[in-house]
Amino acid sequence: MTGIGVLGANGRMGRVLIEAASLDSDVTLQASTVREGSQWNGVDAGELAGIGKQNLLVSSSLDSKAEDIDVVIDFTLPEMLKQNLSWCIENNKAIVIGTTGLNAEQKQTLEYAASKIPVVFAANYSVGVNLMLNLVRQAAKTMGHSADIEILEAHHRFKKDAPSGTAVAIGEAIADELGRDLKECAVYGREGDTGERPQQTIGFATVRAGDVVGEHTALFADIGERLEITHKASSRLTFAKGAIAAAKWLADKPAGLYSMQDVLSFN
Ligand SMILES: NC(=O)C1=CN([C@@H]2O[C@H](COP(=O)(O)OP(=O)(O)OC[C@H]3O[C@@H](n4cnc5c(N)ncnc54)[C@H](OP(=O)(O)O)[C@@H]3O)[C@@H](O)[C@H]2O)C=CC1
Ligand SMILES: O=C(O)C1=N[C@H](C(=O)O)C[C@H](O)C1
Repeated sequence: MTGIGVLGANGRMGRVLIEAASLDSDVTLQASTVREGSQWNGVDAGELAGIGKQNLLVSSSLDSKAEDIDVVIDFTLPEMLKQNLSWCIENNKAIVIGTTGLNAEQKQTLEYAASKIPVVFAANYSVGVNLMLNLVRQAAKTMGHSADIEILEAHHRFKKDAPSGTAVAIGEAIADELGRDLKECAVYGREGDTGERPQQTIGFATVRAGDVVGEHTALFADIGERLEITHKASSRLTFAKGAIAAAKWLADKPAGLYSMQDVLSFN
């Protein structure tokens, strides 16, 4: 049995993580947190998640349940990452991270933490997107040297980072396969007299609208044909179930930085 601590219980992902934990008999939700001073402090986690009483009160810290927690799950905000990793290092706990939009310094902090504790980081915990990361590599190998490559993503109006972590991960996989550096070849927006499209670039287009859960397309367009590889998430539960699977997988691993591709044995 894997003891789980969920950070950010009140978030869109926090709530479905509580639900996903309740659906999996191999894990026990031992703690879930909200900000200090939050109106949800002291509320039953199941009631917060809309799944009925779980007999576990939400709190502002994992401290009192540290002994029972094996793996912490963090889908919160980039600025919370350092503090969350420090807690895991101090308490020798593994961590599954889904937070996207990390800057270079936050990525370094993540890598340092992974030298001390087991860490899974993935921009997307769905099986489909992780399969897509392999499919786009195959497409890039076959078509990518002559085709124009564009990555399109759409998400709900509340999303704070752009392009999505998944879109960046797709871009990185394609660039890696083609021997390009994404930092050099990415184009994140076009306006005005842009001139003709430079062939080596990888373009990104972002839509933010309504309640779209998450959609990603990698487009390989040549003269006369176009390949589109698309993933559409219709429920956040798919990400949450993936994160729970990652937590169970991580529980007995040594310190290191792992991906969802490792969890799914795609590597
Ligand atoms: N890897 C993946 O598969 C996926 C990743 N994500 C990523 O997960 C992250 C969260 O997304 P989402 O759930 O939609 O965002 P939300 O804004 O709904 O949730 C973020 C939560 O973090 C909470 N939080 C912030 N600071 C603290 C703190 N000090 N202590 C405890 N909780 C805190 C917020 O609390 P409060 O409500 O009080 O502000 C909020 O509830 C994003 O980066 C998103 O891109 C999302 C889906 C899938
Ligand atoms: O914020 C979201 O909602 C999502 N974020 C992740 C990302 O940035 O790729 C994953 C998923 O698409 C949902």
